[in-house]
Amino acid sequence: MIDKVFNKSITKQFEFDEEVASVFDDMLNRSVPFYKEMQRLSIDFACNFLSENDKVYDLGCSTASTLIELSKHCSHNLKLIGIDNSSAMLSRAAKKAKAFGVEIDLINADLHDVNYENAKLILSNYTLQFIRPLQREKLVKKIYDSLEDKGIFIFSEKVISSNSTLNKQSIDEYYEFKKTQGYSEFEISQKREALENVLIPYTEEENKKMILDAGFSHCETIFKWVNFATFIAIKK
Ligand SMILES: C[S@@+](CC[C@H](N)C(=O)[O-])C[C@H]1O[C@@H](n2cnc3c(N)ncnc32)[C@H](O)[C@@H]1O
Ligand SMILES: O=C(O)C(=O)C[C@]1(C(=O)O)C=C[C@@H](O)C=C1
Repeated sequence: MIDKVFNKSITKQFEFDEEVASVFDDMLNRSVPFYKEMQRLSIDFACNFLSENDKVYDLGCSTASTLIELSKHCSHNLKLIGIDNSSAMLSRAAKKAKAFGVEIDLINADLHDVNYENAKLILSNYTLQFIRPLQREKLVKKIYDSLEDKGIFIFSEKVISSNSTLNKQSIDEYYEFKKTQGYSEFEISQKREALENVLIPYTEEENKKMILDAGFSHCETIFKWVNFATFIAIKK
């Protein structure tokens, strides 16, 4: 289904509710520049580090697209766990996983309330940005503590620039991108308003600092388009 969620005046803040979930795959493909390429790269990097029966968590798995793609591309048998607190997203995730014949343990819970035991890989694309800053640092520490030695954390985030001129230009470039994807100026402005104080982006540097402060030995940007970045963090 085509995303028309913000074609009308907003009445509330952005939520991952039934309406958003019903068009989410289209929303993501048209709202995140190079989403498919970012997903392909995350999976390629992840597969290099994985072995038979490794445990993989996707935090904020939404409709489970990434875990389904990972299982298709990785030659090993993996234990896949998807966590999300939106029932609307998880019911779609369950249907998709069944249709693709992929076994995924889907957990409906807040990310703070789950123990990510013996994880080899934790993925989290475009989800940390929705966690309040103080909670975000705590969650990243928990991710670090849950990973096995040499475990990896791959995550993507919308980012801002600490240079105000470049930041403004990045936002303008992004809105131009959205127009090329068929979103009107009205839809763009309504969604921007709905996301205010809900999606809280960090700079690329702040993201890396948060990762290193949590204990990771290395953090690298593996993909970036203007204000969207994908990182890989390694636990030694
Ligand atoms: C932008 S979407 C993630 C997209 C997904 N990773 C993908 O690439 O297809 C963010 C997801 O995080 C979930 N989420 C946000 N905050 C959460 C929390 N505190 N606990 C659990 N899930 C959360 C939302 O319900 C939503 O499905
Ligand atoms: O549309 C925007 O402004 C976005 O920031 C895109 C974005 C994201 O980065 O998570 C925002 C909300 C939806 O979850 C899908 C994509």
